Amino acid sequence: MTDGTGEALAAALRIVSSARCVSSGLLLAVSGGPDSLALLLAARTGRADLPPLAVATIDHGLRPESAAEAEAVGALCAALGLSHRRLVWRGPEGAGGNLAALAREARYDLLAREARRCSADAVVTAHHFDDQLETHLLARARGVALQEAAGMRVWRDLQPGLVLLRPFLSLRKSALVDLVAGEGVQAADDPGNRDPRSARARLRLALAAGEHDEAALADVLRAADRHRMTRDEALAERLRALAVSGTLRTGESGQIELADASALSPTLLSRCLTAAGGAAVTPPTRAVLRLAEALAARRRFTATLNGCRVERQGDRLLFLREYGREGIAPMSTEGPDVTFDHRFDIRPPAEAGRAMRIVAWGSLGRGNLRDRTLPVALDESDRPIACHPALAPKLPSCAPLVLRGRVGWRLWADLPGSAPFM
Ligand SMILES: Nc1ncnc2c1ncn2[C@@H]1O[C@H](COP(=O)(O)OP(=O)(O)OP(=O)(O)O)[C@@H](O)[C@H]1O
Repeated sequence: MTDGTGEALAAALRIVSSARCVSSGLLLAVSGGPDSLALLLAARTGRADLPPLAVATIDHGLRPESAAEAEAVGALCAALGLSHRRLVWRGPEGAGGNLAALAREARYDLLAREARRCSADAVVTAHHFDDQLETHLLARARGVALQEAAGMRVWRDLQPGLVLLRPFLSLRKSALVDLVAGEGVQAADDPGNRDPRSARARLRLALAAGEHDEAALADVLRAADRHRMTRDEALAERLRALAVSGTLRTGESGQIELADASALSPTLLSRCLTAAGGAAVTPPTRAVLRLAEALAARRRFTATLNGCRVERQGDRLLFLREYGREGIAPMSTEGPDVTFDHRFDIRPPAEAGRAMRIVAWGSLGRGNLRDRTLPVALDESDRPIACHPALAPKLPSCAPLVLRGRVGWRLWADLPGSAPFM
């Protein structure tokens, strides 16, 4: 590859491999547009040095051409000798909500589910430097301080045991478009990318018209990234000092237990909430400040924020994934599996019938520190009928749930030099 795409992919992989995150396989997210086709072509060229590859296209069914575009990706993959799956989204339940945001969330859920199915430990997207500029400018427009607007990271945790890898963040879109055209491959065109009703598309048009000094923005982004790295390391250091018995996480569930609740700054509180809950973004500052005040004032206190449950028990502070979520119906026309809590794919037991509900063990008011977020299937009378195998000693009359997915979230402070969210 002469334009750096192959090298960018290999360099990003070196970073995550050194953090011991990726080894078993890569799932390439390919929409059929020029950026992700460039990703596909770069991976094809470098495949001898890469973990096993698989490709997925999410067909949101929101444009009449979407099925044909996904089929075209499939045909290209077949010609390249790569396995490909088109995953059809069923669409949102009922009306209402922001359709683009729902589609995006479903896309990542479906990609994560496909990664679990084919034992990949990274989903790879083709986000590039032009996307990064847009993300930075959008953050600034929302009032985020200059040095805080460092944009997307090359990788972050997507699910327990699964990272999202963005190897092309330093490459220009034009290089990706040229690569695909140079190979004679026809890319799909989504007119939505130019729809001036979207703030991102408006920014894209302004950037294309030369309304921003891109070289100056690139300098700002580099400085913001350096600032973020330094701050991450300092925060990780302080967090380690607060850990109960020297270890940050308790049990497999990635829960964080800290020894001195009164010593936690709002920034650290925000990081712990995000790391334990597994959210992609940190919670709003105002909500974190309110929570910090409440935690400082009361020695026994429980609250939830940003998908995380935080409990103060005397001097100790415990963060664990919020467990009030129920299993959701299959999101795709592929297979009957129910996805629970965005991370477990559960095959409903044959005898369960339609009335089965899947809930977290902790939401039944039971469970100890380690297992409160694990799934239990209930019958129509809310009696447990099947459970995560780790709960079998507590629920001996239950069948084991047939499931795929992992329990624990990684904690950025365990991985020197990285902060796998945002
Ligand atoms: N429907 C989809 N199926 C699979 N992957 C997708 C899909 N939509 C987006 N992606 C992945 O997410 C990345 C970023 O998505 P975004 O919507 O910003 O770009 P895009 O305009 O779809 O890019 P592309 O030129 O690859 O189509 C894409 O480069 C691709 O890797």
